[in-house]
Amino acid sequence: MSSINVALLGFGTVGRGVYEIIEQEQKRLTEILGCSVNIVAILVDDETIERNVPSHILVTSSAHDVLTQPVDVVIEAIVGVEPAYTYLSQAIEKGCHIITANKEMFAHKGHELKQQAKERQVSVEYEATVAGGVPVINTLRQLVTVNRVVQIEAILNGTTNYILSEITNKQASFAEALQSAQQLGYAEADPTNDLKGYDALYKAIILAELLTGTKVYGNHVFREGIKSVIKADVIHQQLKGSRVKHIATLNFGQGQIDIRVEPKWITSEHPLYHVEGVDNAIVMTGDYVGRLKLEGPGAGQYPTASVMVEDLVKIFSRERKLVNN
Ligand SMILES: NC(=O)C1=CN([C@@H]2O[C@H](COP(=O)(O)OP(=O)(O)OC[C@H]3O[C@@H](n4cnc5c(N)ncnc54)[C@H](OP(=O)(O)O)[C@@H]3O)[C@@H](O)[C@H]2O)C=CC1
Ligand SMILES: N[C@@H](CC=O)C(=O)O
Repeated sequence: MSSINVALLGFGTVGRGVYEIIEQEQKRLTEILGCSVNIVAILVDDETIERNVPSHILVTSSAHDVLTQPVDVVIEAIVGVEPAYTYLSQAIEKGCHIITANKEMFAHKGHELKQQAKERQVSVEYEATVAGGVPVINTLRQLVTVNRVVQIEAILNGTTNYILSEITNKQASFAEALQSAQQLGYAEADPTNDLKGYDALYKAIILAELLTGTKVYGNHVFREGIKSVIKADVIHQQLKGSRVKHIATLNFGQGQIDIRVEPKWITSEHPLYHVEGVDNAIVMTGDYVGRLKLEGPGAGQYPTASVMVEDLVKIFSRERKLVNN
């Protein structure tokens, strides 16, 4: 392979981040992979917007034009289940590897994409779908080679943790904190999914599917967002040593999973008490290893984009049988 050809679906916060990292790290990527990584096409919704990319890169709103380019891997960072699922399914059919950040799509259709990719013998990587820049997917994949994961407790949404932290620490209003999360690129284009707990639920489903290997349906879980949290309570409880956090809890029993996503009042002994701002954290309990905790930026342009580029390196290192270290 003389180069790795990439099609980028989406050029918003995350897509542009992927583009910039690939451009800035071209020399290192070439050293690691033994060939250059070329972005050949970018799919956008509105092709009248100037994107400031070189003219040899096709920028179009036609998915057909993107997917008929000679592409080795499709990196997807658009919004919602469709048309993203259809595009990725078409890409797999053409023999492309896929990498996605789109948790809503992956929670609904990840199981199908993984099966299709297995049949077509291509890779599906989705580290960015859960907890932004925190490498939870790859950690869990490694962990379950020996351990059985019995419980996960996690903060899985950067926007809501940021809002609750701003209210707790700066006594900001809900509206101010949300606006700031949107300006920082943490919130979804429509923040309803963040605020009502759907975003955290999608991520919990992706983790559950990874750990069980089976399809998990969103109607078999409990979900509550942070809309019911009242600023006066947050400030009052903080004085008494208690903080509210939006927590996903996954319990894995004999052949069944219990998933809850809800605001919880916790005290300083709790491992998620000190997780602040846009950070996410995942506390995993394995039967042999005991309790592990991962923490880091759960949203934002470069943390999210960087794990997508890591996914790319992983796929092509594997393909070229390079040793990971
Ligand atoms: N922001 C973050 O911190 C994180 C986001 N994610 C996920 O990554 C994905 C992208 O998020 P983000 O970059 O923030 O979103 P943005 O809204 O910033 O960007 C979305 C991009 O997708 C394009 N797009 C949307 N719909 C279509 C469509 N139907 N056809 C073609 N292009 C389309 C838009 O085009 P145009 O530019 O023309 O409008 C835009 O370039 C989402 O699924 C999100 O959940 C995951 C982890 C973290
Ligand atoms: N809107 C999401 C973005 C990352 O997944 C969040 O706030 O966590």
